[in-house]
Amino acid sequence: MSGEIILQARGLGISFGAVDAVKAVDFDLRQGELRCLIGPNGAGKTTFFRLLSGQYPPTRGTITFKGKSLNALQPYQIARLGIGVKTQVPSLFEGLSVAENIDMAARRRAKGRAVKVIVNEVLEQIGLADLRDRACAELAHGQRQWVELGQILASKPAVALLDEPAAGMTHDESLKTVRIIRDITRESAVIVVEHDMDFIRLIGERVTVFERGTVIAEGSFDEIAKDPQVRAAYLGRERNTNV
Ligand SMILES: Nc1ncnc2c1ncn2[C@@H]1O[C@H](COP(=O)(O)OP(=O)(O)OP(=O)(O)O)[C@@H](O)[C@H]1O
Repeated sequence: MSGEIILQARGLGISFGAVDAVKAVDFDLRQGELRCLIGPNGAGKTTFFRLLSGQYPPTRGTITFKGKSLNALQPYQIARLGIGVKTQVPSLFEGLSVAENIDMAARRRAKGRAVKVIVNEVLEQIGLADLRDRACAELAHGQRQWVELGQILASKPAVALLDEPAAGMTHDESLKTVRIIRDITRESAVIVVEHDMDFIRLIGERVTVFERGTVIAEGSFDEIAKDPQVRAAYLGRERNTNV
């Protein structure tokens, strides 16, 4: 695989009382990479995501970004270093327009006229140019997700962490979301946490599979879909999931 390692975890884990939610995970993300993290309910995906973004301090192990330790940093410090996060919790300013929300993100890396250029470009990329003056509170669910992805496009973090970016979307909306994520990948290495296998199939990139707080498999979608351990993990815990 090409590209330098930009984000790395070694022996990374966290326990909540007696629950080892993430045990001791080794993980590498390379420059330019788009990686999907999957696993059945309770596998530890969201907890791992929160360790990477600084929302939880690790109980054990290390996380480094461009060789610098993130272990003791707060989420805002990690964001400033260049790790952008889209969580499942909405983070838009509801009373502000679509363009204003993108504008605020663009100002993290540009000033003056350049901000306007970025905002216009991102509105085209997320397909919401016609709704630029609409308050975010008035948008449909999928459109709101795209504005949040637009904020990532506008701020161009070195790494973008996306937690279930297509949750609650129709198939067509998910397709559009995949296109937007591909645009993000032009500038940022990306991690997508997801438990919807159909969405992972649409993305079609390298996949890391979590189960009970550990990584049980890593590879292309086809490789992991054939892996007996992965199939057992899904079939044993989510009978309706088609792997
Ligand atoms: N704050 C917490 N306190 C105690 N236990 C927790 C906490 N957060 C997560 N856990 C436990 O850690 C394990 C992993 O949970 P996590 O939410 O990371 O899984 P997940 O793979 O993201 O699942 P899902 O797909 O359902 O979101 C579960 O057993 C969960 O109950």
